[in-house]
Amino acid sequence: MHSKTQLQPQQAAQVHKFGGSSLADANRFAAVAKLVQQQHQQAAGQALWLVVSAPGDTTDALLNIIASSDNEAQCQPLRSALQQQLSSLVQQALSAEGAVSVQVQLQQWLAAVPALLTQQRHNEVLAIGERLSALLLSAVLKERGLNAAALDARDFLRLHQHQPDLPQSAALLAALTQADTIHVVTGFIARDEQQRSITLGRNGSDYSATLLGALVHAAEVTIWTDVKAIYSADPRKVASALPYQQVSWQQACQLARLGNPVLHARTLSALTGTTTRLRVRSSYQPVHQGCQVQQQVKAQHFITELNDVTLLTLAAGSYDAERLALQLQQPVVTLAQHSDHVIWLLPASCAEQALALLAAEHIHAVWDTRRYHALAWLKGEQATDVSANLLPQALHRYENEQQLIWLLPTPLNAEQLQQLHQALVTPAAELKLVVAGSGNVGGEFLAMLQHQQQRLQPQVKLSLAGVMNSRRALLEPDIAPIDWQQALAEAASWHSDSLLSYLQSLPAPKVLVDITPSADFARLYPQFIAAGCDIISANKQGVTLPGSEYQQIKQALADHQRQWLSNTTCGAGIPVQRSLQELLSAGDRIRQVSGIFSGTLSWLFCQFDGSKPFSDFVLEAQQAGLTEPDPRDDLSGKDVQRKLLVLARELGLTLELGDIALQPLLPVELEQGSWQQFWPKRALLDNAMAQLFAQAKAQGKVLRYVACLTLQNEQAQASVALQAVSPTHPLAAIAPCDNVFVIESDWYSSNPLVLKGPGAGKQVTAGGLHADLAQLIDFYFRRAQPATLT
Ligand SMILES: NC(=O)C1=CN([C@@H]2O[C@H](COP(=O)(O)OP(=O)(O)OC[C@H]3O[C@@H](n4cnc5c(N)ncnc54)[C@H](OP(=O)(O)O)[C@@H]3O)[C@@H](O)[C@H]2O)C=CC1
Ligand SMILES: N[C@@H](CC=O)C(=O)O
Repeated sequence: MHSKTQLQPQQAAQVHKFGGSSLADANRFAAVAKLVQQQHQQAAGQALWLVVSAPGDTTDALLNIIASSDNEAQCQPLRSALQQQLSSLVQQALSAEGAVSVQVQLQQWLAAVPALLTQQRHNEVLAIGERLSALLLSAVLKERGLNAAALDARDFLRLHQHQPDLPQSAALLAALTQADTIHVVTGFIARDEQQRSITLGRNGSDYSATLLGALVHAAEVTIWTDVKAIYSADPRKVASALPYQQVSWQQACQLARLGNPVLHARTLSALTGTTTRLRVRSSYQPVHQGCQVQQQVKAQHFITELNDVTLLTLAAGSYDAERLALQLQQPVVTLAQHSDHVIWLLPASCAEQALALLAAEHIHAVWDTRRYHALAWLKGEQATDVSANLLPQALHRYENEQQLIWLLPTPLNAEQLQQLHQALVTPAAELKLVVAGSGNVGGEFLAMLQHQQQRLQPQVKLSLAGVMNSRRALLEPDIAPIDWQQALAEAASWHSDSLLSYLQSLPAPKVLVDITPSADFARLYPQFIAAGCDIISANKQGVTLPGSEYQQIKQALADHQRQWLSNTTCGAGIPVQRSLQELLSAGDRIRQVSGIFSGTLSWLFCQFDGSKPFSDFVLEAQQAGLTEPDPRDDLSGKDVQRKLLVLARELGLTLELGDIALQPLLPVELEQGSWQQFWPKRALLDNAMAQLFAQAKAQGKVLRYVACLTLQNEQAQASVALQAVSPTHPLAAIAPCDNVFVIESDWYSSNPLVLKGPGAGKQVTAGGLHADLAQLIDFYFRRAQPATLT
C-alpha cells in the first residue's frame, strides 16, 4: 500500500524525459529501464519522475490513422498494422506473465479508436502512444524490482488558453503522488479548461517534462535524446562541431528563439525563474554526462541556420514577438528594434497566418515577400570582429552584442558551413595535456605524442602542458614532446597546492593523464576534477579505491561535468571496458566475466619450464616492461584482483577489493618490505612455484591464473585463483603475455564474446592511453574522419 503524500516544495526530485527514439523498440525500453535503475541508485532519497513520449513512430502512425478516418478501407489496415506493431513491442519487452495486463489495456485502447474517430476526439487517439509508453515502461521497471506507476498527465496537467495553470496542476498532482514510487508520466498530453484532451504540439514531451519539473520543484530535469550534447553547429553538417558540456540559460533561450531544434522556447520557459537545472543527455551514449543548461556559464560560440524565412515590419511596441511565436508555434526573431518600427524574421510558411493574427488585433504589418536563408552566429566570450566580407553574398546583416544574423539568398553548402565554423567557432581548438608518471609506460606515451600531435593537426592542437614524476614537475603550457626529459630533470619539485593552482590556471579543455602507480596521487582526483580537468588513468589505484572515496570521484565528475577514462587499467590496450559499456548501453545483461587478466602471469606461465628459478623469469618480465613497478603486485594476485574490481564497478556493482576472494601466488611473508628486501628471500617463491609447476606437469596440465566474476539473481561472486588446466581448455592456448576476457551475457550466452591479446607492455598500454585520449578528443572536437587527416 502506498500512502498519498502532499508534494513538498523542498523535496528533492529528478525528472527524466525519454523521447520516442529512446523508446523505439523492446531493446531501447530495456536500455532505458537500466538507465533508470542506475539513476535510482544514484539518486538515493530523491524522488524520480519519468516523462515518456510515444514509442518510435507511433504518433506518426496514429496521425495517419486520423488522416484516413473518412476512408475505412484505408484506415482499417493502418489500425491493424499498428495493433500488431505495439502488441509485439509489449510481448518482447515483458515476460509472458507481465505482458498480459498491458496487452489487455492496449487492446481496449485500440478497440476504442473507431468510436473516438467518429466523435472527432482525435487527441484521445493520439494519447494512446504516450499512455502505452508509460504503462509499458512502468511494467518493465517493476519486472526489474523497482516500484513504478504509470500516470496519465491529463489527470493533473491543466492548460488555460495555452498557458499552464500551475497552481491547479500542482494540487491535482499532489493528490496523485505516491510515496517511494517512480512515476512514469505521459508526455505531450494534457487537458484544457473544459477538461478536453489536448496535445502540446511539437516537442510537447520536453515541455511536459519541464512543466513537471516546475510542479515538483525538481533539482534537475534531464532530457534524454539521441545527441550527447548541445553542439556549436549541426553535427550532421559540420563534422568539427563542438559538443558543449555547459550552455548558459540565456544562450539556450537565444538558440531556442532562433528555432534550434535541441531545446524549444516553451521547454525552457517552464523553468525560467526556477532553480531547476536542465540537462540534455544521450540515451544511446549514457557514459557521456551530456550538456547542462545553467545560469552563470560563459557564453560559447554557436552557428545555427533558419532556412526559408521572411520578414515582417510593424510599428514598435504594437505586438510581442514571443506571443506571436507561441501562437504560431514557430520561431519569431526580432532582427532590428528602432524607435518607430521593428523587423521580425519568421518561417515563410507561417507568414500569412501571422498577418491574419496581427490583423485580428488591428495591427498592420508590412510583409517583405522575398524568401531568405538566415544564418546566425551566437557570440562566445572574446568574440573576434567579423569582416564585412565574410559572407559577401549576404543581402542583409543584423548585429548586436550577442549575435550576428546574415540573410542569404541561398543556404550555405556543407563546405562553406564548415569554413564558417572554423573561422567563428574553432579558430584554435586546443586540448591541454598534463602527464603524471614518466616511467616505463609514461615515457612511451610521451614518445608517441609527437606523432599524435601531427596526425591531429590542423583540426586539434594537442598541447603538452605538463610532465611530472614523483619528484619534479615541468609545468609549462606548451612543451615540445621531444624536449621533456632534460627539462624535467632540471624542473622544480612539486606540491599538490602548486600543481592544483597551475591546473586551475590552464584554459579548458584540459586532461590529466595519470600513469603513476600512486594511490596518494589518485586521491587527488576530486581536486583535479574541480580544477576543470578530465582524467585518463592507467593507474589502477583510483578505480579501486574504497567505495566511499571512489564515489567522491564520481560525484566530482558529475558536479563538474568531467570525464574519466580508464580503459588501460584492465587489459592494457584491449578495449574490454568499452565493450562492456557498449553492451550495457545497448540493453544487454552481463552474467559472467572471466579469464586471464594478468599479462605478467600469463607470460610467466607460458615461459616457465622449470629449467631455471622462477624469479629469473620474473626479472625478465620486469625488464620487458610487463610487471607492475613492484612485481610482487602481480605475483600476489592483487593486480588481478584490482582488475576484476575495475570490471565489477564498470558493471555498476558496489564491490570492494575485499569482496573478491584471492588465492595469492606469493607466500604471504614475502609481501612485506621493499623489493630489495624480498630479493634475497626469493628461493621461497622459487620452491613454491617449482612444486606447483611439477604437479601440473605430472597431470599433463598447464598453470593459469584465472579471474571470475559471476552475476546471478543480482548477487555477485568474484574470485582470482591459480588453476591447472588441460591443454584443450580454452584458456590454455595463449601466447605469452596474452589476456583473455570471456564475456557471457543474455546475448552472448551459448557462445561467449572473447577478447584476447597482449595484456601488458609499454607499447600496448601507451597505445590504449592514446585511444582514451582519442575518445576525449572526439567528445570535444568531433574531429574529421581520419581519411581527411594527413
Ligand atoms: N606495464 C604495463 O603493462 C601496464 C601498466 N599500467 C599501470 O601504469 C602505471 C605506470 O606503470 P609503469 O610505467 O610501468 O611504472 P614506472 O615505475 O615505470 O613509472 C611510474 C612513474 O610514476 C611516477 N610516480 C610515482 N609516484 C608518483 C606520484 N605520487 N606523483 C607523480 N608521479 C609519480 C614515477 O616517478 P619516479 O620516476 O620519480 O619514481 C614514474 O615516473 C602503473 O599504475 C601500472 O599499474 C597499466 C596497464 C599496463
Ligand atoms: N602488470 C600488469 C600490467 C597491466 O596491467 C600485468 O602484468 O597485467
